[in-house]
Amino acid sequence: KNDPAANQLIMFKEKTSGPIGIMTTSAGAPVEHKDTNTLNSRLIFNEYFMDSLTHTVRERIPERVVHAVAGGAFGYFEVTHDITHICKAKLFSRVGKKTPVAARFSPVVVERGGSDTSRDARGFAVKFYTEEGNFDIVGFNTPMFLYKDPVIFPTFVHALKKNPANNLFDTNSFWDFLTLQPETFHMFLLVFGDRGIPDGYHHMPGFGIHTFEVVNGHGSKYFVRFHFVPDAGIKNLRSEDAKKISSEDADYNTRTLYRSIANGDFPSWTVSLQILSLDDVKNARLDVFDVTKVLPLDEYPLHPVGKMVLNKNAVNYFAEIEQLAFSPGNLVPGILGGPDKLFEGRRLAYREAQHYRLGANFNRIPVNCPIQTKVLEYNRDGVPPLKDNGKDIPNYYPNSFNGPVPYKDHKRGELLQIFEEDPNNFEQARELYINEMTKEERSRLVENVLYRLGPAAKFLQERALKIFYIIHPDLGSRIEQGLLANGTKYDWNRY
Ligand code: HEM
Repeated sequence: KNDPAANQLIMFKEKTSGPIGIMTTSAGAPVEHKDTNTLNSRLIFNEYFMDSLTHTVRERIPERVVHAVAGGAFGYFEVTHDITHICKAKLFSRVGKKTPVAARFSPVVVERGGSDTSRDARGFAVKFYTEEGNFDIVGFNTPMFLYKDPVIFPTFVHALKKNPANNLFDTNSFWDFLTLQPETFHMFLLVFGDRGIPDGYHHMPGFGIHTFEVVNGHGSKYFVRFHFVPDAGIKNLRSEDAKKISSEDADYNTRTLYRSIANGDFPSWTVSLQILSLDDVKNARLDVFDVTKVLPLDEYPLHPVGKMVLNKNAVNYFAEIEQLAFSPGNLVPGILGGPDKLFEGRRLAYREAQHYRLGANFNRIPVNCPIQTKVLEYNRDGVPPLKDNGKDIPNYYPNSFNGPVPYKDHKRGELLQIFEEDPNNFEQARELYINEMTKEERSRLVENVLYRLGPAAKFLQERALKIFYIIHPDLGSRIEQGLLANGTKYDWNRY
């Protein structure tokens, strides 16, 4: 009875005393009672009918091509440790400083309406509304990504989403993709292990994945990876429990996030950095910019920098969560982004996606506006929303009429240019299997892999087995034994 997620409407009624006003059309005209019934009357003369019907059929916008399902909320980031010697972004300028944030958590593959307890990685996207504009970390709940080359993205989306012939998830395209890009196995071991189904977003960690280049006030470069560790601890669902939950409630993770915030139980994360100097980068024994790899914590320990707290639900989901537009290109002075090719590719992809999904003025949608700074851009017009559309300020640059001018920063720093090797990360996949997973987790990993690999074509099973054997002979042989023992037992099943 006291569940705010289930009782939102009842709570609305309780905080109001009777109807909140006279109903109107979208043009503001009061709706007369007779117009709420169209029988025996002319439809075209009924503005209520015309207005609501023609609007309803336009309510859907394109869903995100990936990460379509999500929960999200608002809150703040507070600096707890000084890092001004590393990074001059004003966001970090003093201990105790608070910056408003928006966060959105999302399985990658399922489509809108799908279950948020599917076995999958999760997006972990945070928008910091800083006084120097918005800074976005568009990360995952895994510390690594699947592949290094952004050219793979379209293939990845097609192979993992539904088969266009029958609109069904397809085991064969899934394993074909993975085995043709074997660098994906490192991340997939994590997703097929216990990390694949978080038990509530407040129990889910987040990682910026890319190694971001940052500069301090003197223009010296440093390199950082962002980590968000949930203060409530990491907790995950077992496959069987997730299956049960999802058959009853496809929105379990979204619901528990909403409910805990509405109940005043605010999820929080400790935000830390792995920090590398330019020398560390030069002397590293691995490519520290390789997104398919983790930076070992014993070599590059975590330095705490702050806390993120989510303490406010959206009042309207579509307006505030669906319309959020995150982008790796949203950077602020002092944070230059990742020098790797994947980061470069992403700077294009998100902007493109949001132009398509939300229109040319997506940054003028309130939830995307940099609320702590004044926007003085030369963009004008286009589809609404326009806000004040730059009022009467000159609309071209340079101009001789006091239009806005760029600032100068001689210490801004330039992104490193790096050479990227072909991916090769079986070593880290092996370390993950042997050193980081418990005996029980290894067994669950094998079981989860078998569920997915069992129904795949024989030649794909063989290709996958070869890779599992390279990662570790124990892993290979357990999966091989499982396949032999179970024959066709495993049906296609997203767990
Ligand atoms: C480190 C690798 C990556 C991470 C951590 C990542 C993470 C995410 C997250 C968290 C979202 C959902 C954002 C939201 O909540 O609105 C997202 C969406 C998206 N991602 Fe990625 N992604 C990665 C790689 C890529 C690559 C390589 C591309 C393409 C070149 C790409 C293209 C997209 C697109 C087009 C969207 C939808 C954006 C929108 O409609 O607003 N991503 N990604």
